[in-house]
Order: sequence, then C-alpha cells, then structure tokens
Amino acid sequence: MTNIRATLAIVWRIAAPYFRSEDKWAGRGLLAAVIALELSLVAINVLVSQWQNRFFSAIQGYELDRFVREIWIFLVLAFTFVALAVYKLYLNQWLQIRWRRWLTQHYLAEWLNGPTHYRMQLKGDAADNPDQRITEDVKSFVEQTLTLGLGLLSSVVTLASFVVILWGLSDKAPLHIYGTDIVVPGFLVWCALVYAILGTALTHWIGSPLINLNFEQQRFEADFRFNLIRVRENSEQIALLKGESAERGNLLQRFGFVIGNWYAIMSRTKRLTAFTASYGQAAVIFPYVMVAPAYFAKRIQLGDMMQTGSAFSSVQDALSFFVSAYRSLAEWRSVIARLDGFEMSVSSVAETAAREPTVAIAPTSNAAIGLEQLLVKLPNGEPLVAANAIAIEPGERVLVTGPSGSGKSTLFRAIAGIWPFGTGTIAIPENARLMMLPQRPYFPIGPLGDAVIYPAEHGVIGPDKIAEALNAVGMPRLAKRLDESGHWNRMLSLGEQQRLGLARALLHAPDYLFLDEATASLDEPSEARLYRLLTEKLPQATIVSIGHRSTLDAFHTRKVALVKDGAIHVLGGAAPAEKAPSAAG
Ligand SMILES: Nc1ncnc2c1ncn2[C@@H]1O[C@H](COP(=O)(O)OP(=O)(O)OP(=O)(O)O)[C@@H](O)[C@H]1O
Repeated sequence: MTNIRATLAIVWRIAAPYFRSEDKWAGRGLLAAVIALELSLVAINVLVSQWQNRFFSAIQGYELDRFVREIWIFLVLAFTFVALAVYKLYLNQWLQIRWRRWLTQHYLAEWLNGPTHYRMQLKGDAADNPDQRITEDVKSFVEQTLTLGLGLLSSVVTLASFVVILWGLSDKAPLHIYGTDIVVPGFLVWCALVYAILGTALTHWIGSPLINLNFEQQRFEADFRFNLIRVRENSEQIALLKGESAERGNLLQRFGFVIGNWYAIMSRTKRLTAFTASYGQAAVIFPYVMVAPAYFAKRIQLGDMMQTGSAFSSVQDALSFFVSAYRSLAEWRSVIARLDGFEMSVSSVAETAAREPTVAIAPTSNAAIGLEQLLVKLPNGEPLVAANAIAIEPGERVLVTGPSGSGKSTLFRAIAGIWPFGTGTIAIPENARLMMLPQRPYFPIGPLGDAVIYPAEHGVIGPDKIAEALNAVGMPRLAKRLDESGHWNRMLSLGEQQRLGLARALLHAPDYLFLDEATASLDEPSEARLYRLLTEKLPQATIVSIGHRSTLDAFHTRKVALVKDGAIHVLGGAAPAEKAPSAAG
C-alpha cells in the first residue's frame, strides 16, 4: 500500500506540472473531453445491456415487431458508440502529443541547464542513458498514464453501473439449488466480486516479478545499444588496434544479458498468460451456470439470462482491470522509476551545488582572473590541485605546465565553472567572455560554417568572416565548403580540427582564451604560425595555455607549473618564472 502511494506520489510529481504549464488550458480541455467521452461509452454499454434483455426476450416470445424495433435501437446505439470511440481515441492522441512535447522540452531544459548534463555524468548515478529517458520513457509515460488512468476510471464507473444491474437481476433470479430458493441479496454481485478479487490476488502473486524483469530488460537493451554506439563512434581506433574480436566478445556478452533476462520474462509471462487465459475462459461460462437453475425452473426469461451474462462480464472486466492491465502496470512502474531517477539526478546536481562546499565562481570588478584558496578535488572527494593568490592579468600570455595527470585540464574545467568538486574561489571579471579550446574540439554534425562558429547560431557570423578565419588558420580549401554538411570530427584530421578550433576562437574573439593542448597535433612551425596569428588578431585577449612542448615557451610571457606537494599538485609552487618575448619565433 505504501508502495502504491509512493508510486502515485511520483506520478503526480511528474504529471501535474504539465497541467499547470502555459499549455494548461489545452491540456485540461482535452483531458476533460477524453474523460467525458470515456464516461459516455460506459453509459452506452449500460444501454446496450438493457437492450440485450429486451432483444432476447423478444426472440424468446417470437415477437417480430419488437425484434425489428430493437434492431433500429441497436443501430442508433452502435452508431453513437462508434462516433464516441473514434473521437475518444483521436482526442487522446492529441493530448498525448501535446503532453509529450511539453515534457520533452521540460526535460531537455533541465538536462541542458548549464553544465548539469556534464555533472550528472561525473556523478555517475541512476540516470544512465539520459537519451532513453528523454525519448522512450517520456513517450511511454504519457501513453501509459493516460491508458491506465482512463482504464481505471472507466472500470470504476462500469463497476458501479453494472453492480446495480446485477443486484437487480440477483433479486429476479435467486440462488436456486435443488428446488429451493436461497435468498442472498445481490448474490451475483458477490460472486463477481469474489471471482475478480481471487483473480487479481493470484495474478499479482504470479506476475509481480515481471516488474523488476521489465526494468532490467530496458536497462540491458539500453546498455547494449550504448555500447554499439561507442563502437560506431570509435570505429577507426578499433580497426587500427584490430579490436574487433574484443568488441564482438564484449557486445555479445552484453547481448547475453538481454537474452538471459528475456528468457526469464518469457517463462514468467507463460505462467501469467496460462492463468489469465484460463481465468478469462472460465468467466465466459460462470454467470450462466449461476443463473441456469433459475432459468430452467422458468423463474427468469432468456433476456434476463443473457443480460446477466454480459453484466457479469462487465463487472468482472472492471474488477479484473488489474488482471488484464498487469503487464502494462509493470512496465509503467519501470518507466516511472526511470523518470524519477532522472529527475532525482538533475535535482541532486543542483542540491550538491547548494549543500556541499563547491568551487565558487565569483564575478569581480577587478580586471584579472584570481584563484583564491582554491582546492580542486576529484568526484570522490580526493584533493587534486591547489592554487592560492594566483592572478592572471589582462593581456597576459600564461603557460601552465605540469606532469601528466597532475590536474591541469581539471583546473581549466573548474575555471570554466563546470567542475564543482572542491573549495575556494575563482574570481572572474564581470562580463568577461571566456573560451576553452580542448585538444579535440567538438563540431556538431551539419554545415561546416555552422560547425566552425558553434555555439553561435547560423547566420550570426557572416560567411565572409568565416572564410577569412579559415584562410588565416591555413584551411583555404575548407573556406569554399561552408555550406557542405558533414560529420567534421570524423572527416578531418586532428590537426585540421585544431586549426578549425583556432578559427572558432578568432571568430568569437573572447577576452580570455584557454588552450588545453589545443595545438598539440600540429607540427611545430604550424603551431608557431598559429600562436603568432592569435597574438596578432586577438591583441587584447588573455591567453592561458596548457602544453608539454618547450617550443611553446616563446609565445608566453609567464610560465606557471603544477608542482607536487605531498598528495596534491600546487599551481605556481616552486616553479621558476621564465620570461620570454611575446609572439617571437
Ligand atoms: N571525471 C573524472 N572522474 C574521476 N577522476 C577524474 C575525472 N576526470 C579527471 N580525473 C582524474 O583527475 C586527474 C587529473 O586529470 P587531468 O585531465 O586534469 O590531468 P592533466 O594534468 O590535464 O593530464 P594530461 O597532461 O595527461 O592531459 C587524473 O588522475 C584523472 O584520472
């Protein structure tokens, strides 16, 4: 019971915001219309049940006129039923797509809210495969919530209406055993109740492991798909290392989990189906057996008997809603658990930032970037890099050095404001524009012009300027292909990608440019040419580089090293500051 209440609370938390959103009137209107149509369908079913009684009584009495009149009534009922059913489905689908659009936009906004997507990955918690949450899970949630919610409503109303009918029929056809009437008020209702409750309890007992099995199935499928995507993305590396057989083994092992779990689902579903099918079949004959003694004793007419059969099956259907909806309920709960995990993960990122001490990014009116009492940590809390009283003055060219793995890139991540783990303050001049260039720049798939100016939107920077920047970084060939679409990370060499990265920096002209081994794949003369270009085109910009090559010294005015001090590295420790002429070489 607590479980059900907890699940419903989660459903409310996920579902309610849409009905309070800017689309609330459309959402509420459609929901109200769908509910009204659902209730009207129940009313039609009640009318059909009464019609059935009259129809079969007319047949039994050989009354042709009544028979023909009932046919006409049936046609009207049937036509109304079809019209209501069609619009119920149509409006339901309309509501689904509007609700799904809103939820998808909402989740995308939460996931891509600043560096949340990156921090969720760093924390490595329940929200594995956010792509699945935002695609399949949102879709299933909307679909199944409506199907199950409306199904439940319809069942309750059907139950109430048909219990009344069945109660009346019980009075007409009392329990008649061996020639004596046993008066149990509403005995047909009690029979239907006992039958359905027994069925529901047994179904829960047989089917409950399916909830977990379905959850696991989705996880294994997503895992398998994710690993296939990784192979596709790294196919060159895998081919070069001849890693195909290792990949095949790994993929087959993951697919093995999909298969293993599927067998478990099959065997459990087999047992469940054997039970639900037998249960359904028995329900066809059960009510007739119950009223047969009264019928053969000529206490009731054929019409009453037929109406009892259909009313019993309506009550039974309504009560055994959980029996037939069991599989969907199990899947629905898995979907809810995953969406809940996603929401929890998003809010835990925000909560961690609010609760635990994190690296504070403080806007300052000073012109310099300042690192104060900074201690950058790993996600597990281990300290990594310390820096105190370090200032990077405007226009400086600073080279950060240090052994591999000492935390240089992580320090840049902290300055960029995406790495929260740690304490201390990073003061960033107000309104200063920072840009990070990594060793492997990211290019969205699409026209080259858009890929170069990313994250600026299409058209914000004109094609002439882009072509000029590409010429300047030594890529005149590409300057002619700005409209060509492609997967540029795959089509260009790493050195070429780094040139494009520098073209991006020239076009955005940031106040602070951080280069994390951003020219490491270029030959030394090209690297020298590009550094000279940066100095020439971005004379006001402060440049901070990470690099291992000694040739970089010539393009920087100050060198700061990460020096080992016990378990951590300290920025600007005991490193000798070297002065070098700017833009030489
Ligand atoms: N997301 C992460 N989770 C756990 N540890 C991490 C994570 N990112 C980085 N680290 C660890 O932090 C340490 C510093 O990594 P970082 O990339 O900052 O080093 P670096 O000085 O830039 O190295 P290199 O010169 O080799 O590029 C490494 O030991 C790395 O394993």
